Amino acid sequence: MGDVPASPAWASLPPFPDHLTTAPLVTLHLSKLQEHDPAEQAALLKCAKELGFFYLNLTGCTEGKQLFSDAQQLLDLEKRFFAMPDEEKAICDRDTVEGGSGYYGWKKIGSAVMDSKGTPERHENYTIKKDDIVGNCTPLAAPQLIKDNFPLLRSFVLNAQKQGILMLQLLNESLQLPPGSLENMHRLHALSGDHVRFIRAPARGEGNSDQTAAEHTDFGSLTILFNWLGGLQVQLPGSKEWVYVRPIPGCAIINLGDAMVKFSGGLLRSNMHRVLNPPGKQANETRYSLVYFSRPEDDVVMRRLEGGLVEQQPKSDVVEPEYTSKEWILRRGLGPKTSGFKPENWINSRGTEGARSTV
Ligand SMILES: O=C(O)CCC(=O)C(=O)O
Ligand SMILES: [Fe+2]
Repeated sequence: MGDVPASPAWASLPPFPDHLTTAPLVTLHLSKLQEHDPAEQAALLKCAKELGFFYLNLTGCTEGKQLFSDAQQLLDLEKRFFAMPDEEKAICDRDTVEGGSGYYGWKKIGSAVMDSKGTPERHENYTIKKDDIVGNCTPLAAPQLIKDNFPLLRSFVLNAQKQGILMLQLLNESLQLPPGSLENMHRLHALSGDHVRFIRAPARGEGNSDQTAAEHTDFGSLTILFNWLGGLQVQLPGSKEWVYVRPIPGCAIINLGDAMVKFSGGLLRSNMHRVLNPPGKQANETRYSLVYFSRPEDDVVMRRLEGGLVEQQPKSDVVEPEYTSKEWILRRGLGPKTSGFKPENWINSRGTEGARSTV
């Protein structure tokens, strides 16, 4: 695919199998979005309305190449982080970090559930708060390895956050909302639930298609995802069938979260997805993902905005409870905890997907 940055990570992995049904994600180019190319901007709105998932090709501009190259370096960092003994990772256990708020830090395998039956998730992850990385808050407990790599994390966060703002600005214009509406709810130096997440799912072996992460929609605004092996699946609109999203070198996978559904009165889509053990020969490999989650600032209320195309969206007579962004994240993030698991907590932690009629 042309100018793909060199990456040893791809070269050493078995290929994604050719015979599988894959989701028809459109590829947008960051270089064209940066130029405010009208056709690319229109395509962005279309993707955001129809599937809520698209590829973002990063190869045609300096910031894109930097983001991609930082992601490859962070892959090495996350491998080193997860390879540490559990006792060392416990320094940043999510039950103790930030006074035990339970959201940031290391989540060990099995400490959250995937469904209302209480099936444990089959991955571990490490959630690193944007506000910690950019110095907006008191530093959180972290292993020295992570602290030593704050410059790399910072470079990634500043770039990912900036490209997120660009996409929000373009969507804001396309939706004809008052200028700045979306961008001003996602400022870098305001406290928010933005974070970098490392995810590791141990190999389960060929022929095993166990689910490793719950079916879900993302809670926030925009997700910038890097993965190297298959396993991510989406449910296409109007269908219950799950189809794979093929990882493409040089591209990030972008998806919209529940906040965008709320802000747009349902015009934009936050699509259901889940993760399985990778397909074909990839099943013998440990699967890593790297994610930047952009979310509304903590005190933003998750409700529809006024103006532009949002006005044309049907209004429901049902009065829905309103949450601030922070309350929404805690409700959704902590419902699936394994300790003290109750099916109703898991059900209550679900997002906008429950309200959607097309799936
Ligand atoms: O690992 C992946 O490919 C997807 C992860 C994901 O959906 C998430 O962390 O919200
Ligand atoms: Fe997700």
